[in-house]
Amino acid sequence: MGVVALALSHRIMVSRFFTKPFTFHIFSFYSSSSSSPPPIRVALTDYAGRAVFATRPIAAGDTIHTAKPAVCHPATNTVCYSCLATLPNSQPQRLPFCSQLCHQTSKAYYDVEMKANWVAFDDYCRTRGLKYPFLVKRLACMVISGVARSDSLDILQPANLMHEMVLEMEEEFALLRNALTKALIADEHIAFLTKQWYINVLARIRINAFRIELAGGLYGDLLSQAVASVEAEAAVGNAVYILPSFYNHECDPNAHIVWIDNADAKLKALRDIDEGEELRICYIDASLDRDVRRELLLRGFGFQCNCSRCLHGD
Ligand SMILES: C[S@@+](CC[C@H](N)C(=O)[O-])C[C@H]1O[C@@H](n2cnc3c(N)ncnc32)[C@H](O)[C@@H]1O
Repeated sequence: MGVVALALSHRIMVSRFFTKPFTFHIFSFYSSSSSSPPPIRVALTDYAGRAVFATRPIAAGDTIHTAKPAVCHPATNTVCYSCLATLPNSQPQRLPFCSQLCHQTSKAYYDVEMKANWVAFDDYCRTRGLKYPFLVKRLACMVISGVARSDSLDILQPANLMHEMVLEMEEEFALLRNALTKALIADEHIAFLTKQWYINVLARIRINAFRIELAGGLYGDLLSQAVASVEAEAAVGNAVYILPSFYNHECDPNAHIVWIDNADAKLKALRDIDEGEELRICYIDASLDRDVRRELLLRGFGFQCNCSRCLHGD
């Protein structure tokens, strides 16, 4: 009961994006060991769509909130299928899980995935260097197994897809649907899996997915955070989150997202933040030159960066 009351008292209204006023519960999009809500609100701006704002002062180094992925997928077989934690070297790799809990949590969609032959789909994506279709495949298996809704990413902003991009997705979609149909998954369970669903999901994943690098180990203060991010291993996978997807980009950000041991994300303050200030993360490598940054943001995320660093020519 306490949790329900708390959730209701932290509703976020986002109205101008939708024909009807739209409400979502911030409580359902973050994970926390404490029951207190994170010190943020999501509001619509007239300069960059929806954005995240601090509801109280936040000190440098503080964790603003944590977030569990809505969907994630490993990029290597050295990490857990479910949470992307590094698998112990000594562990016999019969099942790709780091713990019983991860096995139990993801058993339903793991079983769906294991029923199908993915060779054609996986080969097609790997030879073309495509990583996001693997997130769609995982989401499709989650929906079939009943642990996710087919519209679970609809709240996220989609990329504007060019006609050629949509055409390129047709083959991936056909391979995905084929693998699941041949696995004799009942028609009613894959009725959601239309070409339009595939394109809509991928359009959202394109601008909202995070590439996950685990910092690991001790992670106390800002200095060790900086060292950890420099020493981080290569990406262990990709994931999409709901609340972190509302953070806009800034080339000189006041917040950042880190992963310590697994795909659970931590949003942390990089400097002292005032109440009411917008919280922004950096989507790209902030050390790049202005023109390169702007080109990457335009091509990768479809926007002309309006951040203060870009506007000042830095
Ligand atoms: C991951 S979403 C961030 C949340 C988004 N504003 C929303 O309403 O869902 C990325 C999109 O936000 C907008 N955006 C983020 N940072 C921006 C910036 N610095 N300048 C202009 N637009 C930005 C762009 O439309 C971009 O494609």
